[in-house]
Amino acid sequence: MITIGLIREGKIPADARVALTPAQCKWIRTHHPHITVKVQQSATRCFKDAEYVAAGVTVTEDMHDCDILLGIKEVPIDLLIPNKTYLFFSHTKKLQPYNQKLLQAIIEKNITLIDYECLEHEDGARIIGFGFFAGIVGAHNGMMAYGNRTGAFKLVRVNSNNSFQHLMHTYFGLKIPPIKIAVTGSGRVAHGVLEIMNLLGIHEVEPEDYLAKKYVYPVYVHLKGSDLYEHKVTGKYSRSDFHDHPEQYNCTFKQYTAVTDILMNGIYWEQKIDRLFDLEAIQSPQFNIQTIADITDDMGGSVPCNLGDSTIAEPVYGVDKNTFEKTLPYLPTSVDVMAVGNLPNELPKDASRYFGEQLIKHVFTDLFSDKPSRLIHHATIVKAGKLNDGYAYMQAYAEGK
Ligand SMILES: NC(=O)c1ccc[n+]([C@@H]2O[C@H](COP(=O)([O-])OP(=O)(O)OC[C@H]3O[C@@H](n4cnc5c(N)ncnc54)[C@H](O)[C@@H]3O)[C@@H](O)[C@H]2O)c1
Repeated sequence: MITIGLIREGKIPADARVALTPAQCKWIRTHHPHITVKVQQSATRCFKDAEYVAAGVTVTEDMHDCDILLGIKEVPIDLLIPNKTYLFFSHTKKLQPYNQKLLQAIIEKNITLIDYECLEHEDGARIIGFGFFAGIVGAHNGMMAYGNRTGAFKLVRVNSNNSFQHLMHTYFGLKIPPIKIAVTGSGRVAHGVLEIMNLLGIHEVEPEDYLAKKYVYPVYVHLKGSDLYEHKVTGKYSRSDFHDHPEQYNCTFKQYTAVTDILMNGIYWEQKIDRLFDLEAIQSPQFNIQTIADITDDMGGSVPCNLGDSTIAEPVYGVDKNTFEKTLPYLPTSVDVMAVGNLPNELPKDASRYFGEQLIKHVFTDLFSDKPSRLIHHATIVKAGKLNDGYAYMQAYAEGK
């Protein structure tokens, strides 16, 4: 018998998401009778304790007898139970300074850490994540911000709806003016954005037409890697070469800034990748973008005027076109930026359901198998208090250096 514990989220601000919904726990009991699920009491989780009880799940405070503990965000150090196996997003693999002490504590407490972010298919594609609902919420918030700025239409807040289903109903009868929207990226975030574009009845057009033509209805262009980057010498794009040598590529997005009203950004970005535009570009009278939904939320990253996180409560800020400083949103002299790091938390039930489904479908068999698993081994950053193979590059970080 294996016992899974769904821990209470301890990070502040409190996250409402959970790795398995009550219905999924019930499904596990029927289909995997050797697995028991326990849930730690929580006042902030999107599913009430009583819903787990109704699904036949034990709700308790004490998680010490669980074999595997599932969380979402980083677990506060004082709540880590020694000698356990944890799965959560640790945000340590890029040596993030703000989580260095967390990794040290995990090692000290002889814990095994399997990081959801490191669960990858053999080709390196990530298996589970919340990107799709980040794209949904981010695209909605981007449209809402543009509507607020221009007064052309009014969208409600996502979190005033109990579910994605309800949110969709609020789009009925909405009339969007003939604007142009650029959507970047090809992962889960971009797919969520495209879902909103289609639900709003916005037409997709090809890059050449988007750049050259005028439309009497709203349109969007979907820009993937091959549309956005070209090799500095050959002018060509190869996905694998770009992933290996991003510094050898130029970004070609600059030409889109003159015709775009809203940018919905969902690309993967790291320091070596050319930015979508330079910060100074926002000063130019040719820079037409008024609203940027930077769903990737890399501060100073592919969108250089991302000046840091905003919050779910106040998701939009302005960036002054001359001083590049943060301002109130919707000023004539600013570009609006929507940059929130926990977007899926506006639709926590849908996001949790989607996450739990992927977990059960793609990870459970390997996680509970007696045989060694490539998938789990690769995602294990710390094994019983020691850095695992493949994570030796974290040694100095783990030693506090
Ligand atoms: N704001 C939020 O709440 C939130 C939530 C989820 C994700 N995100 C962020 O959004 C971004 C996109 O997330 P996603 O869920 O779409 O990711 P994903 O893993 O689904 O897709 C990533 C895409 O980037 C490409 N890619 C992967 N490695 C690359 C590399 N080394 N070089 C170039 N391209 C590479 C892949 O081909 C893939 O198309 C990430 O930066 C992620 O952290 C933000």
